[in-house]
Amino acid sequence: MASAVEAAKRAAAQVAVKNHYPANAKYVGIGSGTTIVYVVEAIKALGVDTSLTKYVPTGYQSKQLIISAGLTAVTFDTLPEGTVLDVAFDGADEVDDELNCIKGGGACLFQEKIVALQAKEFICVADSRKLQPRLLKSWKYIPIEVAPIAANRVLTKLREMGSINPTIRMNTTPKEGPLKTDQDFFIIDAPFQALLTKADVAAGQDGSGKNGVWEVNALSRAIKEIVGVLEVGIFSGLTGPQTQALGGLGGEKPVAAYFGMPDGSVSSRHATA
Ligand SMILES: O=C(CO)[C@H](O)[C@H](O)COP(=O)(O)O
Repeated sequence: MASAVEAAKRAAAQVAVKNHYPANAKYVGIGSGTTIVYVVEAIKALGVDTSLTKYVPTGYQSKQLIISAGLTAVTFDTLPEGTVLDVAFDGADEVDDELNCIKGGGACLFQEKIVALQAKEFICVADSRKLQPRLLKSWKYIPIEVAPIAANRVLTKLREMGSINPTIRMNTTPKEGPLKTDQDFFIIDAPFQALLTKADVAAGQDGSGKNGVWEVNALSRAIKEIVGVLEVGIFSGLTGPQTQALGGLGGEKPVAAYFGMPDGSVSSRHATA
């Protein structure tokens, strides 16, 4: 029998897919991790014709998941320039009150971010453990993908910004050494104090990084500016529709997040327009 957490992930995936899987989808982004398995299961269970749909993976695991479900995987680098994904589904490590997310627990954050940014809508699917008022309330660190040659330099910069003991993520298998991403880069896991939301700053709290206390978007920008960083596992800023209203394409922040709860219900958070 599936554990309560697995049942919660499955319930969230079913509601997210029911509410957001588009009719006649041409391109659908498929994220990484354990929860996304239930999204693919829910897509198959819809019973719609998937033969004309191309599924865009966010890494090796995701590609294998798509293929083993009998769906067509098309990698991001083979998409014609300007291709717009109808929707992208993905999990998250933590989601705050404003729908900002931490991602990268599975080391796929770079591809997850470019897929989200290429989609009209990014939909997050998770279980109740990920639902928090602020980022880094429960989850302990921000995953950051870095060029191996610059890893020590990035560690120093992160300490200067107030990260408490950032570390290079190591393999958990018998293979020794740092974990390598699908880009052959390293992941640095950088703990910080719980992050402030835009509402916290509007209410007068200082999220400038002084004393190591940061507002979500400010910290994301500051980490991205460190030379050697490929991408940051903070997904914040604008949603797809907000970006489109400004003439752009997609956004890294989800428009909606679905959480399977311990009592079997599904709770959701939705972005304001
Ligand atoms: O960001 C991710 C991988 O890089 C995953 O979406 C995140 O870690 C959540 O994974 P899971 O669904 O297994 O809890």
